[in-house]
Amino acid sequence: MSEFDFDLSSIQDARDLARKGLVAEEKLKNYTFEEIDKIIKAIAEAGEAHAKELAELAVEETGFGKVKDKIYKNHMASGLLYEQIKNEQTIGIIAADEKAQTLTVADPVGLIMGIVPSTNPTSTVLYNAMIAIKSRNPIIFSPHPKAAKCSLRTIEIVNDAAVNAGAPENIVQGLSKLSMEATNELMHSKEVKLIIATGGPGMVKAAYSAGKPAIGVGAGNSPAYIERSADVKKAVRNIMASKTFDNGTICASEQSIITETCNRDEVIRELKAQGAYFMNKEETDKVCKLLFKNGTSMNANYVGRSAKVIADAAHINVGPYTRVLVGEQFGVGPEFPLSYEKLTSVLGFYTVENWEEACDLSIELLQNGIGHTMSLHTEDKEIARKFSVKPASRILINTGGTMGGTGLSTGLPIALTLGCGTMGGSSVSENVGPKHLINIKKLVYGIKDAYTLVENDELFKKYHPEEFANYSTNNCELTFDNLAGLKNDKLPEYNSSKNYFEYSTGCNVCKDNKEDKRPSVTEEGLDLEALQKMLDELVHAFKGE
Ligand SMILES: CC(=O)SCCNC(=O)CCNC(=O)[C@H](O)C(C)(C)COP(=O)(O)OP(=O)(O)OC[C@H]1O[C@@H](n2cnc3c(N)ncnc32)[C@H](O)[C@@H]1OP(=O)(O)O
Repeated sequence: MSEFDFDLSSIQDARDLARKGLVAEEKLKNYTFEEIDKIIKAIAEAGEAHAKELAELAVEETGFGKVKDKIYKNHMASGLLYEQIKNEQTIGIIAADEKAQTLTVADPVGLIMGIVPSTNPTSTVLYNAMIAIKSRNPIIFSPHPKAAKCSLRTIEIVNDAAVNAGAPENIVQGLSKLSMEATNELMHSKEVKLIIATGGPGMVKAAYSAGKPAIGVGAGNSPAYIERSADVKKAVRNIMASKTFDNGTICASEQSIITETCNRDEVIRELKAQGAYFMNKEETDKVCKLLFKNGTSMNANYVGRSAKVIADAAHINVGPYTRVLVGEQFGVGPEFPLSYEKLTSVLGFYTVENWEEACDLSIELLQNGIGHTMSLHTEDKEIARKFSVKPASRILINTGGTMGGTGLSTGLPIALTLGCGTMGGSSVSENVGPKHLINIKKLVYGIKDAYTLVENDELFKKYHPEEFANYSTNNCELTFDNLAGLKNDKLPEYNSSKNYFEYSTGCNVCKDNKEDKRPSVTEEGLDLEALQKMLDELVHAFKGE
């Protein structure tokens, strides 16, 4: 079979999935809260039941991360996520504002396409399927080619669980014939209404270029600043737990540590005590050659690997308990490759004089992962606030990046798609959840009389009266009430039998001229010129001239 034939069949596959997804969309949009709850509960239970199997598959297929932590990610994206979202209102009328007289109505966005990263290939499927269905949307996944088997197995498990719990057929599907053409076909298909792109920069960019709403996660490059007031032992413990979780594959995990001259030695001591190996310049260079292709882009062969695997590959002799490799850096940019995102068990290490320098350095580092996440370890609340202006959507205090950013150890919603805001080219800066997958509609009652709205607008009355008058000639009788109301002694009398106002100027104007919305000519034969004159008189009267 030629390459061209292959592309054609994968494109046909994408079209079939889109068509079936649309059928599911039509059915799912009528599901009730209870029906949806039953489905996502069943998915959560299936996710928990298969968490180990899927974790093992993912590690075997990709070589990234650790089975135990991937089991936890699957648990997080099923059981924990279910507990978090089960009571969330995502269907029909979800809020009412008595005072504003508005009802908020949630509608599904429709068929979603999800791009799955190779770093979280099973947990992202569980998580995106759960949040999509919670908002009554079917979803089609485009798995990463290097993790297709485990992603497709997860899709099968999730779809079976959902359908058994009453969901329409094909509520969760995946491209099985993988090609960039098929992914593109799906992205651009009219059936797909929204794309969630979690993955490498190329795919995220492609999603944004598909000409439809897309929620993309850009690259991260999270610095962790250990400020002088920090509890160093606790800070290092949090960083190490986060950095070693699934061998650093979560994009909110720390990529470098910033210390101050005054606590540098203590931080180094503590890092070493907790399993960090400090590489010398030569060792750092060797590791960087492995970690990066073309100087600064991640080499997938060393993503999500243990410190020992990387050290062995670089011929560095490290002890059996080494958890993380650390390389000191003196700047940001291609000459200092560890200043870029690594997603593995390696950290850059910086020393600054004070928090102002730490601020500047954080901003520089964040340029390579703008809008994503940074963390700060400090007991000084004022310093923490100063960092609130940094270009990161999550500024985490006294916690690990992985656990904090994904909402496991913080008050953030649990998520595996972390918005990066417009800074990072993303339409969302929050942790993505069901609320980002609904269209919000409003049922709105009138609470002000539209008829008298303009005349009762105090600010509008302050306008220059002449402008007011000119405006009036081209508008309806409402304006006459308004003008007349400006000077009480000029108030016109309403002649109800003839349905017109009798003005003291001698002009009479119809109240209800619905046809052209302009003051109409009355029985007295008032024309527009006369009308303007009358208005001028009223203005003069108002000004006391
Ligand atoms: C909360 C969180 O943790 S979310 C985590 C999300 N972040 C990430 O995944 C980190 C970003 N990921 C990356 O940078 C990369 O995916 C790495 C470094 C992990 C792995 O890199 P690689 O596998 O070498 O490259 P990459 O992921 O870009 O894709 C490899 C190829 O598959 C293609 N591909 C990726 N996804 C798809 C897809 N869904 N359909 C078709 N093709 C795809 C890419 O276009 C690329 O093709 P190319 O080689 O012709 O350019």
